[in-house]
Amino acid sequence: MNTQRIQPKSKVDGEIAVPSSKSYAQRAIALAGLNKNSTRIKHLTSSSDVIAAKAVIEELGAKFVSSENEIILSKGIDFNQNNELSINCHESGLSTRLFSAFSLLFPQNFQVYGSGSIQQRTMEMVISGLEEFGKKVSSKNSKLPLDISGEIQNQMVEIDGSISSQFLTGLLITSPFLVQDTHIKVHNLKSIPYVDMTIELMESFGLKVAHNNYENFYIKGNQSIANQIEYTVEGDWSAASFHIVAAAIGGKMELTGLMQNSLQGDRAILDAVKTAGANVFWKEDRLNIEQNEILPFTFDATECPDLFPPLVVLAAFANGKSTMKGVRRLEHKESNRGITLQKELAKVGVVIDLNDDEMIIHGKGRPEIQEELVFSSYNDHRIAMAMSLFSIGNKNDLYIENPLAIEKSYPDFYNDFLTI
Ligand SMILES: O=C(O)C1=C[C@@H](OP(=O)(O)O)[C@@H](O)[C@H](O)C1
Ligand SMILES: C=C(OP(=O)(O)O)C(=O)O
Repeated sequence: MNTQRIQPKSKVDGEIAVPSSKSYAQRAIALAGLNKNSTRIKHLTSSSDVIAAKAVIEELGAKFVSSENEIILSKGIDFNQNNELSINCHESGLSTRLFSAFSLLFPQNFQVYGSGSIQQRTMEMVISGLEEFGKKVSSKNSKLPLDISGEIQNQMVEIDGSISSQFLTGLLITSPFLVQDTHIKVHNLKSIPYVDMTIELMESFGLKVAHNNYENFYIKGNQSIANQIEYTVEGDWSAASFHIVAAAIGGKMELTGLMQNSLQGDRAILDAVKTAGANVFWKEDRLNIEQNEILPFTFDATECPDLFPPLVVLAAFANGKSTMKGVRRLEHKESNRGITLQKELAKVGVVIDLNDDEMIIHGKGRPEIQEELVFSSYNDHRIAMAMSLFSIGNKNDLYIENPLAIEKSYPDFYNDFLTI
């Protein structure tokens, strides 16, 4: 069995430079692909989702040189090719849903496929959204691969945003490059901070979007990116959340590379750990977290669903019942994270009740790790990273099965975690 051993840590104490945001990086790579001028993106983390986005724009004809943490595009996507197009988005939900919207920019057949867990995740919002534009989409059970064809016939569309915001991100990024203006009506949008991130980045590339209350989005067509762009990707609050929780349950930590006023919704991790008792303070741009009494807490993660895995571990270390809202947002991630967390926490004797959109975690103070305990990652990076935190304050080694899942967002996670 392919496993990673995590040795027990009596406490954590250290400094970590957090990796850069894969969400911003993928958006920037997509926008760079649409820039006729050159674009330089700095401070990239070579996670597999970022590598996937780079490969997609290359498949679409962009030319670039790239090193581990930087990409310089001399030429964007080639719109003058007539051949059928096929893009491999690997395991990235964001790249899959975002680049599916690029099919609107091409009249020819456009295939979208991927690998791993993304093949099991629904593309319903992409299929019905593209059909609203008049495209034809063929698929099996609303899953990848998608075969997209036909011309755009409609510029006023209605889409569903309740399962994911990612296709809306794709439409927002694509629409300025269509010939006509686009009006997108979105029903029940969730993960709104991710849409703010999209709009922020579009604006920094010189593109305009208007919306009223995240319900109607208006995008003028025939826009272009007028300049050479140089963009530095900020630190990833989602990746940082694991270290923030590590400090809250077992010591102290200083994190660098995070923007204090970031639009990333996962910055809300600070509110959650403060409610759970941790001390949080900034020394200039360095975030400090210190353990205190660990209190049960209530937190609504509807708009920041990726915080569930680390926060469930924090709740497990608190003595008493914590309540988290937003469980419905977890069904369509790399694993069905509500169920996954329930199964894995049962291994340390922590009971999780799942009641519709609400999760109750019956914290145990300090859950004990039995000898030779193996956590399944379900090939889900956030589950692998979250389960590693059970090593803190414990006596026995623990093991993570399919540990390399972490490469999806944070390839250096185990190395970094070892140093604290
Ligand atoms: O736009 C993005 O970068 C993301 C949006 C969120 O997905 P949903 O919009 O599907 O909730 C989040 O869970 C994912 O990790 C990254
Ligand atoms: C859900 C995630 O990403 P994506 O949807 O882009 O695959 C994630 O990173 O937790």
